[in-house]
Amino acid sequence: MNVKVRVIDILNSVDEGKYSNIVLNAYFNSNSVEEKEKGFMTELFYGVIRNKIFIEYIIGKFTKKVKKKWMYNLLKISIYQGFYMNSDIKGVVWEAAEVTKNKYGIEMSKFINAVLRNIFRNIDNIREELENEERYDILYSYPEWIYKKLKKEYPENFLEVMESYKKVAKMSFRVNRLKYSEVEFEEYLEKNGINILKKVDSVYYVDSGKIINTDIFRSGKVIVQDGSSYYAAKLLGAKQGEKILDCCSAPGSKAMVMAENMNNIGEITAIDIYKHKIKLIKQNKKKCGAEIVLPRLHDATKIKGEFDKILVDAPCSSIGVIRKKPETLYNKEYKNIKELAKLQEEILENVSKSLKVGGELIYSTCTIFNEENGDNIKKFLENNKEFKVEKIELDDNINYSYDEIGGIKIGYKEEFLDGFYIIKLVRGE
Ligand SMILES: C[S@@+](CC[C@H](N)C(=O)[O-])C[C@H]1O[C@@H](n2cnc3c(N)ncnc32)[C@H](O)[C@@H]1O
Repeated sequence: MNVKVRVIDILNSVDEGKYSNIVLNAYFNSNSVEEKEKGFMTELFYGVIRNKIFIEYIIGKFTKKVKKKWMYNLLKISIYQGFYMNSDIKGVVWEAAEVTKNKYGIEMSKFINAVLRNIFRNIDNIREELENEERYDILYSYPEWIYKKLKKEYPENFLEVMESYKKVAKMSFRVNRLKYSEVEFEEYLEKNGINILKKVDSVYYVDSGKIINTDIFRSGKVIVQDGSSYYAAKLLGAKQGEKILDCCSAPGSKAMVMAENMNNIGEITAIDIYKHKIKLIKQNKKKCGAEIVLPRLHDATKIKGEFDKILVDAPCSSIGVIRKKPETLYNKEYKNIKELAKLQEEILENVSKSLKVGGELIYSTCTIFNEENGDNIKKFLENNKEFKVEKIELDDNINYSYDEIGGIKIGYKEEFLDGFYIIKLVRGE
């Protein structure tokens, strides 16, 4: 089957609300696609999603008539190929017309041909016009409200922030030390000609995703995990024999790191509010061999108990991970941020009461908005004077900074790790 036609099918699933990474992996797992075609499909697929607002704006300038989703997505893919990948324009238009002819006949094929030729004749001028009007929201494909928010929070460098999070995500794997070692993994990489692009602790950024189809992946020796997510869990400093609460746990990536840190001795209560997500923690636990993880259905705004340490990896707007899940940018409104900030505050207020005196708590999110990060913590510290911030540090090869209260911000300058916020609080008397 033609590669473009394959991409159209999977783009439709993302339009219907499915996650891009899940859709793409499922497609590759259930269809036979050659390795080099996989690379091309991945680029087209993510490229179209990443540049959705600009591409749709361009199409809207030249036709209002595309009712068929299939044709609309074909136009998008063709624009991405011709404009962003610098493919031969004539070839792109010809191929689009051919696949349309096969599916809908000659009239539709002529229509696609005419629209695309018109677009490619004018696209550079439209881009220039948008630049003159400073419509960076359209140029970089960000919803207008997010663009305005970034401009306010990063007045000096909002364009760099926007550009950085539209870059292609780097693939990373964590060595699960409960089953495997870094030495063994490095030997494996060398043997298979896979290069390490960056390494932070036991997380490796590599130049091939092939690992996903191997036994070391299937058997839980290595796990897909980002360095930021790894550090949020590691910095809690969970130790052998301790009683830990992971209060927003699913799918359990951080609970698995803590089980490793504790050598599988102790207890990690891993709660989530959604039943179907508890299943994901259970699957992860089995795969990783993390026996001390106890998946439980609970609401973090209500749970009671007594714990040595608590991880609050709060539900958030996830703006820091849009390199990996670019579609998450488009389905949010400002009111969602306000609702999330309120939920984060409620969760933190409630679970902090279950922390032992002298106990430590990590609050983390994968977003870069102050409202969900430092602003929340400031409010919490004002209301809970017994809590203090404790300084934490990351490896030297990670680009990060501190906010004014001592929280770690892994921001847009870090090109490998996801955007993240991590702060440690200690409970005094
Ligand atoms: C950022 S994700 C957690 C990711 C997870 N810690 C990991 O590393 O794999 C936030 C999680 O919080 C859960 N959540 C949202 N509201 C909650 C609540 N009131 N109580 C418990 N969990 C909640 C969501 O279902 C989601 O799985």
